[in-house]
Amino acid sequence: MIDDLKYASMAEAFINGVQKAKQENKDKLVTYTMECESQPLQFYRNSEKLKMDFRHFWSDPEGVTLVGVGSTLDLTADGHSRFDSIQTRWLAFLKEHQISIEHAGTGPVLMGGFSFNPVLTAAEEWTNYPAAAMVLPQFLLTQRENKAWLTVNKRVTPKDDPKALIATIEEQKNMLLADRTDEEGYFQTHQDLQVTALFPTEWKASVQKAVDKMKAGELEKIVLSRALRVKKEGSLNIPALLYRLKQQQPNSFVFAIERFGDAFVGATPERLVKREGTKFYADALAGTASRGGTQAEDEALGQGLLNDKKNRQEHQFVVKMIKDDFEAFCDKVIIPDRPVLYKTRDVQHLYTPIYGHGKPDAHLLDAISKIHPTPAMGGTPKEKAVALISELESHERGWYSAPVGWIDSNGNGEFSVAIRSGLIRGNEARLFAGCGIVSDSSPTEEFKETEMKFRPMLNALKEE
Ligand SMILES: C=C(O[C@H]1C=CC=C(C(=O)O)[C@@H]1O)C(=O)O
Ligand SMILES: [Mg+2]
Repeated sequence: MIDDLKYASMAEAFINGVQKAKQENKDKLVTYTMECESQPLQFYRNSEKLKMDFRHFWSDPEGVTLVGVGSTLDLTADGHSRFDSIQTRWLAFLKEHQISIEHAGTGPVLMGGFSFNPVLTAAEEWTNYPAAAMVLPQFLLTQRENKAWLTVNKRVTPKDDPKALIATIEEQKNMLLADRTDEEGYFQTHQDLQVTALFPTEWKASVQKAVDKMKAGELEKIVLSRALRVKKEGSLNIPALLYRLKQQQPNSFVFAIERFGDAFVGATPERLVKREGTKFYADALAGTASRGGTQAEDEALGQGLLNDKKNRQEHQFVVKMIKDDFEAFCDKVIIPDRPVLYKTRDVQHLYTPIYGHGKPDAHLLDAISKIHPTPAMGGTPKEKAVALISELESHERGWYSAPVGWIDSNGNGEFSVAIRSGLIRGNEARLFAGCGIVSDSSPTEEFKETEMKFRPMLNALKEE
């Protein structure tokens, strides 16, 4: 057993870890958490020097930021049991290493996500993103309430020389925590873009097809998404993109999942589910209007949205399904009886917060497997909508509109749905945006709505 709370220093933790590995003649995990000072985005940028295959960034609108660098464990899975498979292996891993932590989101934390569908088509662009991929970073920076911690998670073997190991980790740690605030200009690099819409005419025709099916009573709601191809001279700078997303979208979850050189990045306003002990929280966020140019216009648009029959219906499907799904693992569910507005820089949404008191055995990944995809991403009825999405959309969704987030060794954590997002490979990005179609939808209006939802990524990619 290696318990970070027992060690006065990182060196001591590693010396003991290697000793245990020798005694038991098997690899052991050493996890050591220390308070530190850091700027998360500088940490992310500094990590470039380590040239690791994995980097993860997460920040929520309430001020919790996690940055993961490298991988000590990469749990992947596919198929319908993918959530269960990750959970089972994570619990087994924790049992083997008997970890205890002092602060949520420190120590061993899995970061990553899932694809929209349990099985991906053979779309080349998503090669590095399996149907489930949760990574235990080697270095994790956790920031909350103006405090920051650095966790080192490393496997040690019976053959390791603790002194050499400690020297390398110290060096890497100092490099990651180096203060480079004097180089703020780095994040401001300007990027000129070439933007191409993929299959816009076909998309509107698909919306019409879906509306016809709804009028014929085949289903009640479906979310259809579009893709844009964006190109830039020279490669896209991921830390700079994250910096701008954070500046421009303070009410959103800003995330990046980098795997083997590709980056899946976004700024989503929508939480899927968060767990804090027995408390479970979800968002129903669906129904959209634009922001006004003046305060009066903005308020009028907001009021219009609150009173709009089509948007209220679109929203209600989401509230209803999350409520039903929460009731399966919660013994109490609290939901306000009408939505309020949730505003981001580019749009305003109808928003209903959902709270559930979890049953004693309720797990975060079980909750996700129940509620994903909500009708804000999939539709109603769920299976029918998901099947029709595959039939009507011209692209593979990959991780777009799927759960991304983190889970710690106590089972606490948070996942958002990866909308307002894009997959970046070298100097090209594929951006995604979708909207909820109900029987009253108009293809032209829905198209305009997707244009608004592309803005967060487009602005962050190009603005100075
Ligand atoms: C599917 C997306 O948005 C969802 C979330 C909020 C509002 C939505 C809407 O009004 O249609 C969508 O359901 C997206 O941005 O790609
Ligand atoms: Mg909508």
